[in-house]
Amino acid sequence: MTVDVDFNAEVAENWAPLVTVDLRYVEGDFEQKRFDIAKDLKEACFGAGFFILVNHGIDDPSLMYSIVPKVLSLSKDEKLSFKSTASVDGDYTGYVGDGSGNNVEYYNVGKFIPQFQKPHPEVIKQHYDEIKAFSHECHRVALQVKRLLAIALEIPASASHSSRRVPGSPFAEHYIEDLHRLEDVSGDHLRFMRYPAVSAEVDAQRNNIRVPAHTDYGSLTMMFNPRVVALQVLTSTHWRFVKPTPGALICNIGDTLQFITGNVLKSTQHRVMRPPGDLGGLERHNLIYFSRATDTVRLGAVPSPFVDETAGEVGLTAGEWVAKRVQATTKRIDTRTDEDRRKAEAEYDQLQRVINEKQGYAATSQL
Ligand SMILES: O=C(O)CCC(=O)C(=O)O
Ligand SMILES: [Fe+2]
Repeated sequence: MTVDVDFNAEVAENWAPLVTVDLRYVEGDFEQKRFDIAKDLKEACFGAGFFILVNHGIDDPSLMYSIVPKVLSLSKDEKLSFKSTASVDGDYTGYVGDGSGNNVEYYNVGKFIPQFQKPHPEVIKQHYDEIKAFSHECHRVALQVKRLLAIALEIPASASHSSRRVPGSPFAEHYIEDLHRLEDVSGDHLRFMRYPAVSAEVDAQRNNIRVPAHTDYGSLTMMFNPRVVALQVLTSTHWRFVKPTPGALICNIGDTLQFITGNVLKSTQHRVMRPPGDLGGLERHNLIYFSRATDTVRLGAVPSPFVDETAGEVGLTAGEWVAKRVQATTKRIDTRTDEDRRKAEAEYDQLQRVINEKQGYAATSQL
């Protein structure tokens, strides 16, 4: 898909001001470099909660992007036969949408561990090994970001198990990484996402909002630079579009990291709009990796001079929080009656409010 990017001047002047984090020297024997990168990340995550990640080393995502229209152009019956059971049990893997092709829809591929082994459509099976390798690359980069976050948060080396100490480092660099092990049960998934082309009239009826304001539920979200502009980030009281950066990942912090840092890392609200200007009539695709903490991780504070020890505790595990939010999200799609829809909306809003209020936003609907 090639898109002539033609933004109107108003959009171009109001891009969200996001920090770029460059991972070029993150690996190897570059402790000082690593600390410098962590400084950039700190500025981004203590502030906007969103950042642009470059030199991440993940292969070109073209093959993965080519799966989006294939898996989401299956027949309604076929898509619904792979429907996620999220509204019942919080398992987000599989197809999410109404099957019609007229609304936002996605296919989530979960972790490659027995708990998430499921039947898949032919096109996913055909590329299964590539999807697995790609997802593992995403997981590896997500861990690099978490190592940098542990440095940014100055988690003291004394908090490490001895086998995980980094010689000479004053910080427990692997502390947050270790809450996200590849082999553990968690809701990590790679998402193939499609926004169908919608007429200006239909979009106008919902104030041009295609995905309402929300925060993400897990730890870190990494988007493979969707080319069609539509994502907006809330920066103080202004919604601003995110400018595409070829080859980069658009990343944001999720609720889990906000909880375990007592709101120091920001799970920032964002939403998806009708693309501006000439882009409005285009179908939009997105490829997203959602990184999540191991289900059993408690949402308590990490040791850090920046974190109030008592702030994070909400009496839930990361898995319980994510499952609640995923259930509330998908129930809104699955409800049949107006009454059920109202209930589902209320449940969803109540959970979203927990996060917003910790950042001083009373309610999303007030924005
Ligand atoms: O498509 C996008 O740009 C953002 C999607 C999103 O926010 C989400 O799936 O959580
Ligand atoms: Fe999101």
